[in-house]
Amino acid sequence: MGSLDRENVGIGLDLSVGVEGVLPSLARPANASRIFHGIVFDAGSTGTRIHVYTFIQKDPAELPLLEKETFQSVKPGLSAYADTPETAGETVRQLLRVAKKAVPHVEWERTPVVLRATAGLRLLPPKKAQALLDEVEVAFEESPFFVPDNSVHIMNGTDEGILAWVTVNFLTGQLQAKTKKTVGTLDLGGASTQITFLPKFKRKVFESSCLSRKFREDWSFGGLTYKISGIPDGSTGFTECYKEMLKVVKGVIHQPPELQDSNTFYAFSYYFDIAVEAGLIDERRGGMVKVQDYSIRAKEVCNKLSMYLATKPFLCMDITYITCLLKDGFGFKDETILKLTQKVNNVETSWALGAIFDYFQNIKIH
Ligand SMILES: Nc1ncnc2c1ncn2[C@@H]1O[C@H](COP(=O)(O)OP(=O)(O)O)[C@@H](O)[C@H]1O
Ligand SMILES: [Ca+2]
Repeated sequence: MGSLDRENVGIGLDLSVGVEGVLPSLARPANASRIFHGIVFDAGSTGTRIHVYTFIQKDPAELPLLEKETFQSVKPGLSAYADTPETAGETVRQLLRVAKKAVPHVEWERTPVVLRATAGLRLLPPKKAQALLDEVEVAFEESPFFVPDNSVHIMNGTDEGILAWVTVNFLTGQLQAKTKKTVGTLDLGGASTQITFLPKFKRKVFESSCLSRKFREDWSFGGLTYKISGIPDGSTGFTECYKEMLKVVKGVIHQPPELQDSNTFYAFSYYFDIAVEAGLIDERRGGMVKVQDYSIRAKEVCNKLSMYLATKPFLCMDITYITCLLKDGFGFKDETILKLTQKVNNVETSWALGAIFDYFQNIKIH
């Protein structure tokens, strides 16, 4: 949580950048600033997060300023409650307390609350996912906040990518700037690459050359248990692992290709977490890395798998997957620089802010 530097965020909208009417001009007396709020739940595969946004709209012709974000997260994600959906309702009720504190009482009934779920719920059997969403909706209806139509649903990956782009370009001032330069964004979800792999590998046993030959683990997801292991008599190492990742990455479409022309890429979520785990950046400060930094580290880790068996058994797979996705998925060069950050101007880099923009745009309050 923190206040924003208003100079940096949200002055002077240039509507020509393709987000025309992204936020409403709310009815109000002339010359009076208008404060309004929006609540977004990010139901991710590893956790549930609440973002409470406070906006100030000074001029109806311009984008509002983001005054403040209040953020809190809990683990695990809602998909962990596939067989006890009431617990999902409890999680949401607990986080709604944060919203009650952040939003003044008089504003509650006109403050929208929405929840968007991502990979964790997408991968559950539809009935189980729906039962979880129903419990969330009950919790929302009991709350004092405004529950719009279609308030709770599962988003697709393309929406995640686009909304994350809106967020970062708003926070970095690109949407407000007169120049048409925007920054690219890379968001990678998934509790681990296992989630990415799951739909691809129909076998229940999943063996990989990215794991140490001695590695064995049961991994449960959505009520099923998968046996994951190294290949006892197979070859390991970076080259073998990369070949395997290539099969998964082929055909993965994450972002419109024109974004590859951007000069700067902001990368967050799993790109950030894995860079921390691999020792490429500091967790508190984030940092800049080149695509080749991931690949150099991947080689080091994968070619010494036994060293990481006890502490970071999935690091080789995760970092090789990221390397492969950046190089062969997006076609980035070794020298492309990624800015790894969890926050921009003190606001979480997540699709959530983009989602509330999308909501305000769709209701078209004038
Ligand atoms: N708001 C956030 N702040 C910090 N880390 C996040 C945030 N959202 C996601 N992550 C990280 O991003 C990765 C993807 O997780 P998650 O969002 O739960 O999965 P998915 O998007 O696939 O449903 C995880 O490593 C998680 O720690
Ligand atoms: Ca996510």
